[in-house]
Amino acid sequence: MARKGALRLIQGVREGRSLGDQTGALRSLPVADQARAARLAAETLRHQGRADRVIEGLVNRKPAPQIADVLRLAVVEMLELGAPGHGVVGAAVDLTRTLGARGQAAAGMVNAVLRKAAAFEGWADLPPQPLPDWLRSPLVEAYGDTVMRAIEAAHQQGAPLDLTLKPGATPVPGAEALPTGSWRMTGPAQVSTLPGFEAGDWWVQDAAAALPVRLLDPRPGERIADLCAAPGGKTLQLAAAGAWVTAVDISEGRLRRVTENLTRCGLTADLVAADVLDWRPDTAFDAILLDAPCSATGTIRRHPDLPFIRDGHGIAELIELQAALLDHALTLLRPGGRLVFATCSLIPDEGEVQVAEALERHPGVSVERPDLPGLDPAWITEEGGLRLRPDYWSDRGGMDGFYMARLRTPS
Ligand SMILES: C[S@@+](CC[C@H](N)C(=O)[O-])C[C@H]1O[C@@H](n2cnc3c(N)ncnc32)[C@H](O)[C@@H]1O
Repeated sequence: MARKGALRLIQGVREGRSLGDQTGALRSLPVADQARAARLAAETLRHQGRADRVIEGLVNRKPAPQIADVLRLAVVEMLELGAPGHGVVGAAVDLTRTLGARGQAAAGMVNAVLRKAAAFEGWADLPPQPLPDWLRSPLVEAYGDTVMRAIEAAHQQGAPLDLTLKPGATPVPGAEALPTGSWRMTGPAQVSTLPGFEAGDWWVQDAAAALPVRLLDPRPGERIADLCAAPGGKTLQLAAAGAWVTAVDISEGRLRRVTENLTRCGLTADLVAADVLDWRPDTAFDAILLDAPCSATGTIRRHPDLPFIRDGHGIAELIELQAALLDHALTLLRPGGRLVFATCSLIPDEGEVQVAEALERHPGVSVERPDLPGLDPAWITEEGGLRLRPDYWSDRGGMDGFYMARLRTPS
């Protein structure tokens, strides 16, 4: 059942829907099978390039798209997830037979190919899934070939579970302290059953995603606006630091998640559903966090479906929106106020370039270089921002790709 569910999810991705948007597609399955299907689908997409290499060497001609996905699922289950070959091959043949006349005709081929694939040697040595050209080209231009391959290798590793603790909260057993202040689970973990979840002692947040608020350095009693706030990981950090937080997001649905997160953690913030570009509050803020909408290309370790459902369209519009949001946000600050601009993108046009151009548009605004525990000086960029990449901390399990910079307005 889980395999059929995984195939349905992959089918949805082929049609342009993200895995996250398809949670309803599995509602008829038992909860354990839903989780298994989601994991199988994600792992199949993550390792698709390697699975195709194995399959290509074993077929005479290219299988039909749906049959190819059944083969990929089974290859990844056997060679990556270590499932025993006999069970996987039988289940894949049964699944193929459910796929109409084409499936009936392909069942023999699926059986023969997967029996050979089960004995494949050298899986670990196959190159990781390459990013699609629309993303690979700008990243090779920005970072070079060697870094590009390291980023692809990091995407293949997936992402560990990172937690941000409320100040004074007891660390979760099985979590190790990271140099920048986050905590990382060292083994498999189910979030809702970990100690401290019900009490709201911590929340899930990648170590890189926790840094924009640390860079903003919120103080108790400051008035801080969290612009583009949902689902609210950074709102929680700001509120936990004792700031008076106003969290703004255009999506009422996503703001409900901010409310749920605040409630679980016993924290408060004013929530505003509005387009930031039209939002003009009465009083100026001491500090602003602008976590702008972006290509999210820094999060592929967690969202291996992203390269399959995007084609690069819309990035130019996002870059324009980021610049407009940044210009507007600067008008909401008191003189001498500070603003952190952040995006979870690997594309410099959504990071370094965005800040360099903002400095040209706003004479008098300056960048304050990051000075936080645990940072490698090599991560600090020419204009004084912080560039984080998935291949950093490779011996610890990596981090999301992010860019952030702290700007200061003239007093
Ligand atoms: C990168 S996510 C923010 C993540 C969030 N800061 C966190 O840490 O959980 C970007 C958010 O921007 C919101 N957004 C996009 N355009 C917006 C606009 N013009 N005004 C306000 N919010 C916007 C989206 O709804 C989305 O929730």
